[in-house]
Amino acid sequence: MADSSVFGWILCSVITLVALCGVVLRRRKQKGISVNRTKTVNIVLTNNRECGSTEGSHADVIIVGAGVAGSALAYTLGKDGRQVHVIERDLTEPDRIVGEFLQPGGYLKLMELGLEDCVEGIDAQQAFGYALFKDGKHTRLPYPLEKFHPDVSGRGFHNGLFIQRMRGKSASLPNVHLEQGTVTSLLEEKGIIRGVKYKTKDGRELTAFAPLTIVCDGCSSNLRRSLCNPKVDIPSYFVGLVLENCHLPYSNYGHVILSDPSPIVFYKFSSTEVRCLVDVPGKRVPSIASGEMASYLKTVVAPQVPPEIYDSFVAAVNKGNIRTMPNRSMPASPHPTPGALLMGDALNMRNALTGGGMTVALSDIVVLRNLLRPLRDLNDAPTLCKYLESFYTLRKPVASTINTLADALYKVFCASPDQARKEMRQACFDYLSLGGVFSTGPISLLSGLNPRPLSLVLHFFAVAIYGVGRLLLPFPSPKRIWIGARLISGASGIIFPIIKAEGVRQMFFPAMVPAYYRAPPLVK
Ligand SMILES: Cc1cc2nc3c(=O)[nH]c(=O)nc-3n(C[C@H](O)[C@H](O)[C@H](O)COP(=O)(O)OP(=O)(O)OC[C@H]3O[C@@H](n4cnc5c(N)ncnc54)[C@H](O)[C@@H]3O)c2cc1C
Repeated sequence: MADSSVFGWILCSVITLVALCGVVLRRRKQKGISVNRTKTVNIVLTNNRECGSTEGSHADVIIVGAGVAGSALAYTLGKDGRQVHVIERDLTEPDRIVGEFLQPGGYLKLMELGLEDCVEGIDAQQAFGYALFKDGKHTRLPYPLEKFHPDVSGRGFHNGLFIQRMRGKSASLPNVHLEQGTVTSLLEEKGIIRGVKYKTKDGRELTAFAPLTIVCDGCSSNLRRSLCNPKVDIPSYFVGLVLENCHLPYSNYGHVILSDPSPIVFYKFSSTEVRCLVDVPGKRVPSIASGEMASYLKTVVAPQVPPEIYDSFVAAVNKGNIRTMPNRSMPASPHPTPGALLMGDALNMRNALTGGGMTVALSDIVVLRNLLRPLRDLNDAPTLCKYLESFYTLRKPVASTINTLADALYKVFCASPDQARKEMRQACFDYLSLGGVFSTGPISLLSGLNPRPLSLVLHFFAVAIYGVGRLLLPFPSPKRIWIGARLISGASGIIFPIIKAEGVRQMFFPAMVPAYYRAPPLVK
């Protein structure tokens, strides 16, 4: 009896002690203080205010850059319970001419991430497809949206407003710390990235540590050099104008003009403004300061825009708010590195003509989120790195379809003195004008609603064969046969190098890549 009462007392004491410890630990966690995770790092930061000011801060994930990819990723990982430390060079509202048109496939990804409200309250304009113009003719290519939620459509908006909404949403999570600072280098130890060195707004040099650093520092990334083999191609520049109170021939449609020497794009990006992006091929653009650019826009470009837009176009040129941005392409070629990962434009870029960059970035975030979800502990960097190699394969079918289409379509849409290229361009316009599967197929690819690599290749060669067929009918002459042969070889010459750079196996047969099997079956 005495023995059992002693045992009872001991049991009661242990339970009380465990309960007390639980209460204390929970309170400490609520205050933002947690147990040390490594010997070298003293404070695990969970609270926004404490996180920024501490040398050697430690989180689960560091995100470099809070643009489209970084801010969406911060919210996603934060919502999954990770301690996220985001370091962004400039937290004021970005003002730039990129990322202003989100394809419906990108909107679907926003919905998957719970970020769709970030296009609300920013005067975003819905878009239901494209209108294509060539030599005075035009055709309408609606998005096949019937099977989707009624909110799904393209969206035009001011990039800065969209990004601020995503930054705000991610920073509202208690475990996401968004800090202004410029990351100057990655901290590497024995081949493993342990964190970053960064400079705060007030000039202090700090370090931050995490088992995983995700670099999302955009198209001009300084940090990607050690993480990939960047081969950046700049085929042209986009010249941006804002047209005010302009009525597009098809309201709520993006407009693409197949002009000479290269395409012009228009889309509504607020209730009163239309964005115009004029592609200027080559390595340099006419000087804005000297007036050379205004003169180019008025004499070469203006006569090619639809008459309904002409006056607003010229007025926008006269107003003088002309901006330029290089149009970069870069296939993903990462060196899987323990402790680090690349995302967004830092990893991969494609021609901006089709407005696919944000859709690729958001799609990649969904892939990564699903991969990371089952993992609680990110500390074993080499194992994590091997596991995350599958990310670069799993993202491929969607990303490379959108990338390949963007780069190939740009080449097809550019004017050329070569007869075979001329035929291909015309065949493409006429093929898309056929309607039915001939327009819904390609537009499903472009919009990210159904981005399948095989479908892309089939439609691309269907356009080429359609072009050759028209050349050979009703009577094939030797000259026409010759042009047809060059058209096919030209089409192959456009698409195959792009596919090769994207990676044939990863794009078409991801299951043949060993890394594919490192992902849990549910993610594939
Ligand atoms: C002319 C043009 C038009 C485009 N139009 C479209 C379009 O209509 N639709 C579309 O989907 N895509 C478009 N794109 C592509 C799209 O803009 C990008 O794919 C997208 O912005 C990529 O997001 P990101 O987060 O990788 O880069 P960004 O959005 O550029 O974000 C990078 C962030 O990193 C920060 N940063 C950089 N260096 C550091 C550092 N050292 N330390 C801390 N922070 C740092 C930057 O301040 C920035 O906030 C266009 C591109 C161009 C060039």
